[in-house]
Amino acid sequence: MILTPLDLPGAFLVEPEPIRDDRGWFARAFCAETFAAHGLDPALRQINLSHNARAGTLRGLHLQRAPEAEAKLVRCARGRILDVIVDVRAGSPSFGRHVAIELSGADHRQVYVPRGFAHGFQTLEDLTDVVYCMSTDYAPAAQAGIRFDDPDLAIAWPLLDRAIVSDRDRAFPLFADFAPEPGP
Ligand SMILES: Cc1cn([C@H]2C[C@H](O)[C@@H](COP(=O)(O)OP(=O)(O)O[C@H]3O[C@@H](C)C(=O)[C@@H](O)[C@H]3O)O2)c(=O)[nH]c1=O
Repeated sequence: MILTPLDLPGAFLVEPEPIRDDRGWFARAFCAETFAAHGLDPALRQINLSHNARAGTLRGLHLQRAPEAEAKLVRCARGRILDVIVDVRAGSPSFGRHVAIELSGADHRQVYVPRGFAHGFQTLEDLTDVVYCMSTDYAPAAQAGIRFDDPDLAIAWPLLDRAIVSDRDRAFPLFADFAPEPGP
């Protein structure tokens, strides 16, 4: 697998390194040893599936607060998404900045989201499945979020005019009212 640092310190694009033959190809999607060697969290506690019926479905921006903070490895198994990560670590040089990356069932790319980042995505096609690995157990009391359409974050969601969003996500605070996570 090829790990390329993203513009936010600690975040990576993870691409497969296919070994091809007549049948197709083989590649690792996750490797604890490689992750640890590059300073990524190699823990794997849970794998989540997110099925999304309609294009425009927007989930986020979510995180689990410290000490239950979680790293995530996100991929799109079917369809297409815009995946967004936001650095919300107090004192981080990239505090409040985000990166948006398109992922698809065809490109097999993944985004590694470190602890202390908020995460969300919007589906760009109907019938889109997202699969993500979590480093930490689900802790409902530690769940937190930030408004997806926060004016300071200014995320350019591609289908904002037809966003399908849960009531919970619409009720999250603005970034200005959000208590940051511990620094890196
Ligand atoms: C995340 C999670 C949710 N649930 C339950 C809570 C709720 O009844 C139902 C749906 O949960 P949510 O509405 O929070 O699902 P969703 O809005 O898809 O939440 C996810 O969004 C993306 C962007 C992330 O980054 C994930 O970490 C996660 O926060 O599933 C679990 O039982 N275990 C879990 O690990």
